[in-house]
Amino acid sequence: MASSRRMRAFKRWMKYQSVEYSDALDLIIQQEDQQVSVKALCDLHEGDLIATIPKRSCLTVKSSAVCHLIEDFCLEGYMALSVALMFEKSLGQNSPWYDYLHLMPDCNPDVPLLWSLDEIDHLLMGTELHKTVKEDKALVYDDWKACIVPFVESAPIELNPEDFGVEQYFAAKSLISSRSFQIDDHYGFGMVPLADLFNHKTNAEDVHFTSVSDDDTSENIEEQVVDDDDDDRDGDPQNESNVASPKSDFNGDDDGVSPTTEILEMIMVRDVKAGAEVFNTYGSMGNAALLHRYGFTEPDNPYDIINIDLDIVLQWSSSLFSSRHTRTRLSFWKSLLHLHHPESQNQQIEYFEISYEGEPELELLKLIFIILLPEKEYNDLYHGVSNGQKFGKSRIVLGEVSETNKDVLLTENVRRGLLSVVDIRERCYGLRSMEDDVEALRKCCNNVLEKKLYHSLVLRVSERRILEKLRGYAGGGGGGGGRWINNGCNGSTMKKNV
Ligand SMILES: C[S@@+](CC[C@H](N)C(=O)[O-])C[C@H]1O[C@@H](n2cnc3c(N)ncnc32)[C@H](O)[C@@H]1O
Repeated sequence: MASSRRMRAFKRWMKYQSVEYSDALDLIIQQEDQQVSVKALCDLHEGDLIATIPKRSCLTVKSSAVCHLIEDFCLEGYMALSVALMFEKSLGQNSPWYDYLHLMPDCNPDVPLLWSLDEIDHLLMGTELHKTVKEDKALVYDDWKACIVPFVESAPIELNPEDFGVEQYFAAKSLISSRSFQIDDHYGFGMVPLADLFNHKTNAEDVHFTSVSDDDTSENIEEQVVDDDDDDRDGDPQNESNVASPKSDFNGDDDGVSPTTEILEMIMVRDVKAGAEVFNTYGSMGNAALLHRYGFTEPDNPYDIINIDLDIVLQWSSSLFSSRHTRTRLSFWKSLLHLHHPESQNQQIEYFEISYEGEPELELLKLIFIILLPEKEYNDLYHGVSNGQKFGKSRIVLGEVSETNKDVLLTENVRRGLLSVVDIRERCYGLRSMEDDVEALRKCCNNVLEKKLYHSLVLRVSERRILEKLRGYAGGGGGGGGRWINNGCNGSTMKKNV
């Protein structure tokens, strides 16, 4: 079978590259979807060293044969690694990584960056990823046009434009986002053979990936390089002193560091029984981040969150009050924010986070509270703040309230306001109700054909469950509030303030 041949060739390649791994590991390719996973052939124990990977066997910008071209052209970050990857692929069997690349899929089709616009609109509507992925697609295309095309055209060696086409670039980006690791300061980030065959499990990983240096110090590599938003425009500038000279093969190095003695280690951090899969962790991420970067989700992911856009709060406010009212209250909320958090002066707040438990960020409650303040209360508060007075009920509440006692802001009106904001957010998911989604998820299988549907449904359902919890919080589950129902702005009525 072709896949077992590729696996055998990869194993021979690892031997040649001095990538060593325990006999107790079984590298398995599933015929159905060609996904690789790692299983324990016998019991593994915490502390067992199960693999060592020389850093020079990793495919990075530094180790690629086009390192000097990439650096001369000042490509950085994801763009630089994509070029290195596309170049090595273009070499076919002449690439030192051929057998490794041959085992790797051509792209990761599960990563939404590779979904069609129709799929994105249909499957991700309303979710945290809908807008982001559409923007990603446009940005990645722009990067290709603005940087990759000129790179290929001006390269001093002949490069076949077909190997660096837009499809190849998107494919490389999907692989890098889902399979790259930060290695160290010298190599930066790159593709790490063997380590990238382990699947992820949230909060229950079995293995840790560690960098061991010459001086015997070790550093835990907790996460893969995951920040897909960190596109090359804002990547770290190259450290001049750390730039290796051009290399034509991947064995040599001449920047004073001796990577030949540097290895990456994989060490068990818990016992695993024979026959069980051995999992790594890609970090603590909610389902939106997992789907965005890796193309999968996990049911009941405790790192899930949902964001409520500021625009939604403003939309709700405008449905009750004049646009002038909304504008002045918004600008007052911003000035209070800057007063209490001077570090926020240069930050643009565009959304509010709702935790897995359905708890809104304090600032969302403050904003709703301020929008709903009756005119007199608001004027007192406004003048109190302007004059630097240290009294005034609302001022005291807004000044002293914190994440731990934010429930004091939950007046009846704020609760109602919050519920209306949730209604607007919920409408972003379109006509299909939560029950429809749960039912569709129940019927859908996480198989090759339905992967996109399955993971997008898990994302929709996880997000909507958080909105349900937020409803519970707003409806009374949040406790507190009594103090301000009696003393504060409870008397205000929600009517259009025109
Ligand atoms: C670093 S690779 C892991 C090895 C991969 N299975 C392979 O075939 O080479 C990361 C990719 O594996 C898949 N993956 C990893 N953990 C997973 C999980 N818990 N559930 C579903 N897919 C997972 C996703 O496609 C992800 O983008």
